[in-house]
Amino acid sequence: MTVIVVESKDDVISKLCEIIETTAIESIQNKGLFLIGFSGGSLATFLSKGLPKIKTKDFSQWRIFFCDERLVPVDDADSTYGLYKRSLIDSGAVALKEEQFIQIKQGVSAEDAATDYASQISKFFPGSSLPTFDMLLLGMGPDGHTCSLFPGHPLLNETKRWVAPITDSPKPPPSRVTLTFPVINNARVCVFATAGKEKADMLKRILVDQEKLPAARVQPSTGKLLWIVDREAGIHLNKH
Ligand SMILES: O=C1O[C@H](COP(=O)(O)O)[C@@H](O)[C@H](O)[C@H]1O
Repeated sequence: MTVIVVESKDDVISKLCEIIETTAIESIQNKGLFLIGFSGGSLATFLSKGLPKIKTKDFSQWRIFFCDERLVPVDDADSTYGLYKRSLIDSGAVALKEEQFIQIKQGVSAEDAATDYASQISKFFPGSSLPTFDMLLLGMGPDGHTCSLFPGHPLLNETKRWVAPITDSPKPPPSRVTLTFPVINNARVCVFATAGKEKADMLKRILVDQEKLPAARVQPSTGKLLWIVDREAGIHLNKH
C-alpha cells in the first residue's frame, strides 16, 4: 500500500487525475481499452473538476463502470451516473459519450439490477471467473464504508456474486447495487481519494489502527492500493 499525502484538496484532485491518466495510457497501450470504475460521493466532485484538466483529450478507449450506484432515476440528485452525466458529458467538459458508461439498468428491482450489471461486466471479461478492472476509484464514507459496503453488513462476506443488491443501505437512498470484495480486490489498481478534516479520524482508524472496517478490507491480491489524502485528512498519519 502507498499513502500519498498532499497539501490540499486541489492537490488530491491533481494527483488522482495524474495517476488515472498514467494508468489509462498504459492500459490502452497494453490492450486497447481502459476499464475503470467510478464511485460517487466526493469522488464525483473530484473527477468533475480534475478530468477536464488532464492532457488526454481522446477518451474514446475508456469504458467507465460504477463501483456502486444508488437505484434512483438518472435525474435524481442522488444518482451517481446522473452526476457524471451532467458534469462531464452534458457540459462537454470531456469527450466522453453516454455509451462509454456501463450503466445500471433502470426501473427494475435491486436484485435484477445487480444480476444485469454482472452480466454487462462479464462481456468485457469473457471466460474470466472474476473481472480484473484496470482501476477502481474508491471513496471512504465517514463510517468507513466503501462502495455500498457498510460496516457490519452481511454483504461484506459476499464471495460468489460480482455485483450485489442492497435494499437496506444505512445511508440513503436504501436501494443500491455494489461491486463486492472479490471483484474490488482483483483490480490492478485501487485508489482512495480523501480530503477534509471530517475524514481524519476514520482515516486513522483504517490506516493506523487497522480496524476491520469496509475500506480497510480493500487489499488487492496482486494489484496496487493507493491512498491519496490531503493534509487535513491525513493529520493523524504524520505522527506514525
Ligand atoms: O454513498 C456513497 O458514499 C461513498 C463515500 O462518499 P463520500 O462523499 O463520503 O466520499 C461513495 O464512495 C459511494 O460511491 C457512495 O455511493
